[in-house]
Amino acid sequence: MSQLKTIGHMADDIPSTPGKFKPEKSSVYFNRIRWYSSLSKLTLWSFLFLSLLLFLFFASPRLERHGDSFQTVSKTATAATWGGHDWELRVRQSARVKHGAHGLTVLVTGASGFVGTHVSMALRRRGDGVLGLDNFNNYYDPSLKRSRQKLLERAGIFVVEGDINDRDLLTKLFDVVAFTHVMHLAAQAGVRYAMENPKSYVNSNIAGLVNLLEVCKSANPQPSIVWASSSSVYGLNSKVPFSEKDRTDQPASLYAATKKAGEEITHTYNHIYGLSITGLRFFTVYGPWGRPDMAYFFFAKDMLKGKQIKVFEGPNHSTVARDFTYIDDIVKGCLGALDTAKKSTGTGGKKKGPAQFRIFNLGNTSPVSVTELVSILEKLLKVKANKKVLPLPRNGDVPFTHANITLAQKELSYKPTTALQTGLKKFVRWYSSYYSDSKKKSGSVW
Ligand SMILES: O=C(O)[C@H]1O[C@H](OP(=O)(O)OP(=O)(O)OC[C@H]2O[C@@H](n3ccc(=O)[nH]c3=O)[C@H](O)[C@@H]2O)[C@H](O)[C@@H](O)[C@@H]1O
Repeated sequence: MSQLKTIGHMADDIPSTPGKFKPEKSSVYFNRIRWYSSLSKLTLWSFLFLSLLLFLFFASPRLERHGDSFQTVSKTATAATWGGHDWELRVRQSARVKHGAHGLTVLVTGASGFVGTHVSMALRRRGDGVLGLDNFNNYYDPSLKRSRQKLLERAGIFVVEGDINDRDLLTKLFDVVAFTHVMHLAAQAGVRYAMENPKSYVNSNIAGLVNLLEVCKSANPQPSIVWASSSSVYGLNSKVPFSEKDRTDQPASLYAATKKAGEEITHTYNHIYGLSITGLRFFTVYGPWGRPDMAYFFFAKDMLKGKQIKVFEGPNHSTVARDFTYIDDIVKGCLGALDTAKKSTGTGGKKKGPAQFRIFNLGNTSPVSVTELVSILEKLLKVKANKKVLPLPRNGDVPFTHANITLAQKELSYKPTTALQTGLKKFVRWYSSYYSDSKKKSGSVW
């Protein structure tokens, strides 16, 4: 306070025309000493204040600009670096159509994810141009995502490291490449984790989706979009098998609610901007290179370690069942959706006519109980499971799923052919190979 007063005095004493002011020598001398001492104190305080500001800036979670929104960047997410001549060259090369009749140029979001990797590889195998995008977050072991990325790179697919919420990045990608299609698979997956980290679902499955649609609607030409919805949207629906016409207004988890919201949001963008959009409701997809957060995966891991596994059962000891769908069947469904997607009708963010809007179930049409899943794994892994049977927790799980796939069969020529036993055999073979020497053998099971 005293300093502030001194400064205030000083300011009052300084005449507006300094040249005319002639104070006595001694008073000028003492005033100057006082002034210098106050000035050094002021400098010291300013320095301390600035240091505090700098400390707070570097110690606080970083905020990065993402288009016109700010988003906290997770400590574990790698800072995305993109742009520059070499980067653009890699983007162009990866997205260039190589050969084949299809000639699609596809941006695959979530490319280093389970389904993303398989779809990207399948597209590349038939000669389509593929560019991947992935933020490599740590929802599950990022080293598995990095191994998948290596596979993709070996196949000539560049995976851009970045987030679907980064509007500048998405805009840049569409400036560099005229994508004909977007295969949108980036999402916060997992039914039960939604209770632990609800924001992550809103950030990826709603905010990220809207950001992507915003960029797609303004792109010229607009791409056709195929994206991953989920069987979980059927929620408490008890009419089996689940048909696309059944009600989906009773989600049992926040995850399901964000996927349902995605279906409504995509409808809006189709309606207003003429974007061609196809939503695919995946039914519990499993297989090699799968997600470690899914039951078949961590059951195998825990069974091999002799650890106890929790097997859920429904009311009155009823079985809990899933329409487990093998990854190769899902990939065929995804490619079928891309190949039959009509062009978007808008330009420059304006609709020119009605555009295609579709939703399909992609399931296996033969549900299997979790108990049976465990028995198959026991045979394949040659170990006895240490099971603990527990009532289905109230954390978003539904007791059963069962897909009616008539529509996908008709429109996408979708025809699943892999029984759970066969698919799990392939999963177990991959699992043993990958984890016996994950570094050396990561590419050997393709
Ligand atoms: O079909 C879908 O749309 C969803 O499929 C899976 O969700 P979920 O079917 O619940 O798959 P898991 O988490 O692998 O669970 C499979 C079954 O095992 C049961 N389970 C799970 C965990 C556990 O410890 N014990 C157990 O018995 C579950 O109740 C469920 O019936 C995926 O995790 C979701 O991302 C996806 O959207």
